[in-house]
Amino acid sequence: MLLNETAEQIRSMEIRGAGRIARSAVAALRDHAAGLDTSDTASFLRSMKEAADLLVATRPTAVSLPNAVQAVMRSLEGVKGVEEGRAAIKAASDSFILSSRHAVEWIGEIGARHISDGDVILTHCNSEAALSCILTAHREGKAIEVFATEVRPRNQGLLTIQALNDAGIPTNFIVDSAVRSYINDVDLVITGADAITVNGAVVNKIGTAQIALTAHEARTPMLVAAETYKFAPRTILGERIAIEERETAEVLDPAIAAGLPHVRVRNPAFDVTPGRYVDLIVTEIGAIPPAMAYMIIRDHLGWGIGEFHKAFEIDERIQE
Ligand SMILES: O=C(COP(=O)(O)O)[C@H](O)[C@H](O)COP(=O)(O)O
Repeated sequence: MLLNETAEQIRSMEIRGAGRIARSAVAALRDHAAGLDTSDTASFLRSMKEAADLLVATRPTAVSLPNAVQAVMRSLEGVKGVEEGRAAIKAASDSFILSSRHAVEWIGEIGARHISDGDVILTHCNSEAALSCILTAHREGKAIEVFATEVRPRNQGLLTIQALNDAGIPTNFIVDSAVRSYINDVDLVITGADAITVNGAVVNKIGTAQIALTAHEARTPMLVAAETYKFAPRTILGERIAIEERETAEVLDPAIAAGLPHVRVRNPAFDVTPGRYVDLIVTEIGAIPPAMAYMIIRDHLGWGIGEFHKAFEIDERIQE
């Protein structure tokens, strides 16, 4: 698919959800590299860098996006010609896409072990990783029931109930504000994540933090299903995860808003749940407590403190 087209689809949320965004971005990089009409290595590298920047700028919160783009762009390190560059990008993109799909399956296997026969599960937004746990438990023959929230303002809950319905899972569809009313009927909350910081805080769809607090108060365990590439290495350096504020028209009709000059409509798309309200983060390499986030970043993603300097050097070389 064309680079600008993919970027626009991510921006407009036609392509959405942290995992899908990451896979589409690296596929767009691969196709862009394949189609670049140049034999000059410097201009190839420059154009790839511009493409990477364009994709990363589409949505600011899902760390899967810069992590995936960077993983693929790193394959350009030391390449000597355009054909070598195209091949490196293709190999890295294809491998990322494959491992991302496998990760969702593994998360499903591991997450399903935390779901018991007869459990009632609450989920929020539309997360492939969270759904993978729920659908795997169902496939294993566990009799489960789900509460799925509406997810104002973009109603991603409709996608979730479609998937649950297709699988034949008994599902209750509720407005976001009804979570407190039903939490005592729920055995387990499972959500996805757009980013996980070094201190184990989970950034996910707006409303997740309220649900986590409600679950904590009701002593209902909260699981977060997230691939390791949702962990944010640069939070070690104090970099904060930007919370995307989307157009206010998603929340209130502009014609109504125009008649309310003293009202400021706010539309943050994500919020932050402190690690202490999360019981487990289910990744493809195992379920960990949020306090182990740094180990994932250091030991699995390979971002020890010193690694940042190396990464910045690569960024600079590609920019030249
Ligand atoms: O918050 C969202 C989607 O937000 P949006 O609809 O604004 O992109 C999802 O919970 C995470 O991205 C995880 O999804 P997945 O597990 O599919 O990566």
